[in-house]
Amino acid sequence: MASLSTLYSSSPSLKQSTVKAFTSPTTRGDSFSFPHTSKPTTHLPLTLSASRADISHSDAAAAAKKELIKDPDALWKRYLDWLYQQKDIGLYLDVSRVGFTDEFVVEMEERFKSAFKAMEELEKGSIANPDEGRMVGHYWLRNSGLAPRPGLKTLIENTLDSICSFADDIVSGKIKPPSSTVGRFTQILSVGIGGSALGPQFVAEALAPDNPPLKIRFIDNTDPAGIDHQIAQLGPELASTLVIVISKSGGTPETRNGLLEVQKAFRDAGLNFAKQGVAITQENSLLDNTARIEGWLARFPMYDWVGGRTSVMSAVGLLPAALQGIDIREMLAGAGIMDEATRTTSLKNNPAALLAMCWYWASDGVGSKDMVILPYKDSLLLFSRYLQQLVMESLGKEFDLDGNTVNQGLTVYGNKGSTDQHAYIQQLREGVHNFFATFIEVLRDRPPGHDWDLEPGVTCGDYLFGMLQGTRSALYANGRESISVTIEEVTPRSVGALIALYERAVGLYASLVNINAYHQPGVEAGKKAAAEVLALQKRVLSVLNEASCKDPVEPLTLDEIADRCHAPEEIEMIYKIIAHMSANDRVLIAEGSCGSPRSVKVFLGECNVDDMYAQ
Ligand SMILES: O=P(O)(O)OC[C@H]1O[C@](O)(CO)[C@@H](O)[C@@H]1O
Repeated sequence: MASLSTLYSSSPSLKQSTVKAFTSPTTRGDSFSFPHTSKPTTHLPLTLSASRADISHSDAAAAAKKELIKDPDALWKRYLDWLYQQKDIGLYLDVSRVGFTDEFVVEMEERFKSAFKAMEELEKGSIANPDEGRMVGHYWLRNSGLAPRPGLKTLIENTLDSICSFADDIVSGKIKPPSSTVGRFTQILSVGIGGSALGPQFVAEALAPDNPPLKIRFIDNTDPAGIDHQIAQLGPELASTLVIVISKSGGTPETRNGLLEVQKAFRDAGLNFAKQGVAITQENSLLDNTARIEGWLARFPMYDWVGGRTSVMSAVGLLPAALQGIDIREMLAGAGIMDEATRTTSLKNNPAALLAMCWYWASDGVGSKDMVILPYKDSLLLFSRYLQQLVMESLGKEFDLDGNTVNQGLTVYGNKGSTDQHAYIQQLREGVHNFFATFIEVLRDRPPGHDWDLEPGVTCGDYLFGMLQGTRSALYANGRESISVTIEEVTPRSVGALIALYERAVGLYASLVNINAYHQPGVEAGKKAAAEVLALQKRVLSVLNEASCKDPVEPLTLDEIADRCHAPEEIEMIYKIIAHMSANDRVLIAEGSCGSPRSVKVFLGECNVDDMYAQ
């Protein structure tokens, strides 16, 4: 595609033989290398976090906090005093049911000065993610004029144009699947995980029309049964499925596995994957190289300066959305309006700052209370799941920017109202008081012309409204704080604005508690440990293979396997590996059963003379 090749015109041409392909079959040595690495952080002595130590919840403030205002007149006045409105979006923010005091606001206003300054610097292209030495530019995606270099501005604009024209060509049938009898693409299979899935999933659930031009499904895990399910559901429509593989790094194992599984399904069905595959990734990543070498239908760029969890307004979220007939320019416009609204340094007039202030107040600036997100609208169901990554991966940090141990974070969970009324609201109202709620209210119940009274003067939507207001009041009456975000309708514009609102709130809150919101060093430990487990599995297989090639076959006990793997301290893990392989018919148990580890003797069903498992 001309526009795409222009985007990649600066790519140095790589010799095919030197390029490691994302889809290469696993080979010794590098097969389970997990690509993310993080720079070591300086561990300074444990000190009390600055965030907790010097923002004060003075005794008076804390006492006032316990005494939420109950007088209806005073509450109405507080409501009016603090109500924020963004008229161009049709978005309202009500923080009146959070009990912050005037004294606290004054203190926070002071602290926000540096948070606003840091945000301004970030938008100008400072290295806002110091550990990874990266700029943080998701705000430029909706206002390319802010990008610190002209080249970036052009890149953003060209990518957007190429997304729109590619989507038009797919939807109109100008670009056709090679083997489908239907003559046009009908389905999207999106393969990606974390930020490379959650945004597209949220947007699809919120905004896709009932009969989109292409329907979307997701593979967002390395669960083989889950993958089989998605592929089985596509059935013969695999021939008219556009597969979009999304990975910023281009080397995330779960995504690579999903791709390999999908490619196998294409081979089994006699289809040419490359003609139906699209990659969204950073230039020259393993995925990018694979897509280029194999001649996939299209490639779209991800940028170094956009984090996975803030990537929904890049090709990651925009391409799938456009293919479903969602107006992506409206989404960007909504986000842009909210970005502008959240640039003001007047705390009271900045909805993101108000949110951050409330989070700080409610959770004592140390995450002492959880954030429960309650959208009263089915289509916003996935907002809490989306926010879980945005908030928790950004704020859940061990060290602050000065190297102090702070173990920061804010726990996010939620589902939807009024469904949750019949699940966990009981505990929220009466049980352990470890949360604050955020109600997401949508004024428009359903499109005009469809409403009817199911009782005199009362519609189905009135019930939903009543449940929201009732729950808000009931929680408050029992001393539980809540924030309410109201939008008039669920539209691309309002969804874009909601996303932008929370992105900014997270960034500001991170400044308040002095942490880096834009890296995720904590996820490396789990990835590294997973890689070690898989490396151990190969050693176990190699040891078993050698014993199974003997004549007669030599079944081994767990102790013998651990010994021969030179990993006696890993015997429990070896047992788990054997149990897992046995459950999947990959080893034979000569004696005992997996339920009684001590009695187990194991060998392989097949002997491989070349020992393909040996490192
Ligand atoms: O887009 P990628 O590089 O495949 O990463 C997926 C996700 O993995 C993470 O890096 C965490 O493991 C997230 O930050 C990211 O959204």
